[in-house]
Amino acid sequence: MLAVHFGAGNIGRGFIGQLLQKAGYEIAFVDVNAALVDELNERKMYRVQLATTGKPESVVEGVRAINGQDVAAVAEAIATADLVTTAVGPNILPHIAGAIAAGITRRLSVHAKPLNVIACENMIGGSEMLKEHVYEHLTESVQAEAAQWIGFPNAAVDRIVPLQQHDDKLLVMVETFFEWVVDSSQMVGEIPSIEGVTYVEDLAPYIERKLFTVNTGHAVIAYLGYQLGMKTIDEAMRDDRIVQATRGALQETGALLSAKYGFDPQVHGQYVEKILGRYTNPLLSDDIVRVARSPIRKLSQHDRLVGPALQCMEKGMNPEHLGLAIAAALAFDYPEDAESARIQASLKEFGWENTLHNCTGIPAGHPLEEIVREQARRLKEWSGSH
Ligand SMILES: NC(=O)c1ccc[n+]([C@@H]2O[C@H](COP(=O)([O-])OP(=O)(O)OC[C@H]3O[C@@H](n4cnc5c(N)ncnc54)[C@H](O)[C@@H]3O)[C@@H](O)[C@H]2O)c1
Ligand SMILES: O=P(O)(O)OC[C@@H](O)[C@@H](O)[C@H](O)[C@H](O)CO
Repeated sequence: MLAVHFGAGNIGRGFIGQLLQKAGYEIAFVDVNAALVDELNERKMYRVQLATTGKPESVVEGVRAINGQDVAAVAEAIATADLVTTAVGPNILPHIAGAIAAGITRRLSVHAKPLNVIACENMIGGSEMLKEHVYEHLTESVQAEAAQWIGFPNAAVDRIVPLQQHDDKLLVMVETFFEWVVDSSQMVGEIPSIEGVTYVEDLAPYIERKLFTVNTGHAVIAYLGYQLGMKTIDEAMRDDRIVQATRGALQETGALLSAKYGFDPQVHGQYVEKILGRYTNPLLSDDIVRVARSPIRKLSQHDRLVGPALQCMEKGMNPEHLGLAIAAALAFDYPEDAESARIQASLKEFGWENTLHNCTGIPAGHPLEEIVREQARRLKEWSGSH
């Protein structure tokens, strides 16, 4: 069995590749990092280390890599693949769509066999969005065939994999926890048996629970921690104010999720406690700037901060902790991050209100704007105390 996986980065090697290899797939990674591609092709294996006592390791063998620029080679691999997965980042999905479309076209010209394409990105509706981009590159007749043979099931993936700094360029250190949930109602053909993958008929509660808990909490810690001059997530979790703010935000999203999906508050509370524990793992040493990366994406209307905040308000709740994190995300001034630089330039040129509206989609005069403004004042006191 062959799996073609786009993105041989942290989650690609440290999670998706590892699970697929255990399930018996040969893995062809597709990446645009030429040095990474060469190293994978030379060694055909890599190590995964667990960030826990003794740092146990496993070896992922039977891997190769294709340079993403070589569209013909990528298309050839997709033509014979049994599964396609991605972990490249939501903003990159449009850039891989052309090669996936070329692969689907080639495949359908040779044989009609079902294929599922699973985007493993931190976003709602990732595979559906990828499908839209792929279809832009398909002719009408191939689109009609693809509708029958190619599935784009949405997915939620959870495993904290920090930036890697090892002498061994392929080694990847990961936390022990992992969760991969796939929407089986959007799949074609036989459902693959992959240990560690949970198939569900409706992904919405799972992806929202993950994005609005793990990623919301992470974002709160990262943006507040950055304001306080901290470097890593576990360091920030040693500050009581940050822990309180994170708990507060997760109470807000927890109330929302329970109201929307009927989660048992006690069970959800245990889920939250487990996640708070994961953030404190000192062996992960997860950089704040990684977790805070791409603040425009994270501030967008359906993402982890503004998404739940707007929904909380529709239900009559007051999302002040989410408001504090939104204010801190706008204040995230890290020039090496292109989106942070764009926000800071916009703040200077267009002012705070216009920047808030443009980045978040919060309409002018919406009551959430007032909450964020109030929290921005509070944030200044926080930063002043640092
Ligand atoms: N790291 C985590 O903890 C984690 C956990 C769950 C989900 N995710 C999600 O997984 C995705 C990837 O995150 P990551 O942390 O692994 O990032 P990463 O930067 O480590 O990996 C992304 C990889 O994609 C490659 N890439 C970029 N453009 C490409 C292209 N056009 N074609 C092929 N490859 C390309 C990069 O070279 C890189 O190797 C994101 O959507 C992220 O939200 C990450
Ligand atoms: O990957 P992002 O940029 O959407 O979010 C940063 C982190 O919150 C994220 O990578 C988490 O580590 C991961 O989602 C845990 O499962």
